[in-house]
Amino acid sequence: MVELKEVKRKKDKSVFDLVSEHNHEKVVFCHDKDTGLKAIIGVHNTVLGPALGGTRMWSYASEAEALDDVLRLSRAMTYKAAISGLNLGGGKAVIIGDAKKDKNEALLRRFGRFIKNLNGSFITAEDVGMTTKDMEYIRMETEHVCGLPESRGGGGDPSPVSAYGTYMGMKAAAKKAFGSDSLEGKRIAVQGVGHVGAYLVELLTKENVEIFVTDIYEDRLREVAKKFGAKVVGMDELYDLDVDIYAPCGLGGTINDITIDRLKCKVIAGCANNQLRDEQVHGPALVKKGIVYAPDFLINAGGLINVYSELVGYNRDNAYAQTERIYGYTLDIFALAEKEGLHNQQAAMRLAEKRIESIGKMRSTF
Ligand SMILES: NC(=O)c1ccc[n+]([C@@H]2O[C@H](COP(=O)([O-])OP(=O)(O)OC[C@H]3O[C@@H](n4cnc5c(N)ncnc54)[C@H](O)[C@@H]3O)[C@@H](O)[C@H]2O)c1
Repeated sequence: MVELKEVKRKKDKSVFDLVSEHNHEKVVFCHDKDTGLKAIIGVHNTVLGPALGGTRMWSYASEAEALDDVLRLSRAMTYKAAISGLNLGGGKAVIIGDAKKDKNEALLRRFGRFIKNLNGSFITAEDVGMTTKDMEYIRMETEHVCGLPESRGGGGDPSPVSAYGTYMGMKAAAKKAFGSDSLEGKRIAVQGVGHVGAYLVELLTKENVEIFVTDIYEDRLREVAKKFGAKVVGMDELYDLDVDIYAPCGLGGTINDITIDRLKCKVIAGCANNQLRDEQVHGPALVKKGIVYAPDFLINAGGLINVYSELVGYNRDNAYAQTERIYGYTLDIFALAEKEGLHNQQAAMRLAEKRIESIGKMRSTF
């Protein structure tokens, strides 16, 4: 893989440099020899409430890459919870390993015990490589877990709700870019057809669009493409496609120094976390290219809204109704960005930071 400038820069930093860069509160390294568990829990900010964030299992190329991922993801969760009006802070966990080979009950339960030791300052749920069944194993060791199956009193898989919010954000971005939120006739590239990506493809088929899909996993890719009549494209080929909308639904960092010049779309709206490799560089670069970017942490918040609902009394209809509002919030962010001369991600971050600051101040006084 080509090494990005950003990653190179981070290699020269110590662990504490990295942790202090975005003011993370706590980073926990979890290790267990018997089960082979190697995990990192990142608690970024707990001003608004306990840090809630999914656990991702991934075959990282290095431990440095895993640390970078958990730090970026946990910070994004702080923004996501804040902008969604939830009483939650931001956290995330990564387990280093291949979810298809290395995952088992003992490993997940051992991981659950590490979460238990955090006494509720971190609550987890599913992310890439994890399922509702895995949450059940973690639940055997700690109550600080959401996204349990409906049969266990949970809200089930949050992915359909995440996909719905992403779809709402995409429609808002289409309104801004094309003057209408109808996606009829649009050519849309969906990168990653896992849990959320596949539900998004399903929602898109209702609007008579032309869909292009790609994924690392061939079997999954063929299955989704066949089911929804989408065209399969190569992983790298996707960046050069002549499409109206690009929906990143795999991992983060796909909008970077290398890909940005290749993109021909007018809208980027997807569910992946941390799509901009460096928000300060790639946010303005998208504005310069005339691409409407729907802030990732705003439009992919449906899943968080759904799991949060588990904590306060689960109601799927309410979770969907709250997620639908992402459409209006996204348009508000576009308007704010235009008014203040900011790029869209920056405008969304400002709004989230304002809420954290004002609620933090409010809580500091009696
Ligand atoms: N599950 C949720 O409710 C939720 C909520 C908010 C955000 N997200 C984010 O959305 C993204 C997808 O989540 P998911 O739950 O669907 O995960 P998933 O593991 O079910 O699916 C991700 C898919 O993307 C593919 N992929 C990864 N990188 C790729 C690339 N470069 N090109 C093509 N395919 C690639 C993987 O092979 C996998 O099939 C992640 O970034 C996740 O953090 C998920």
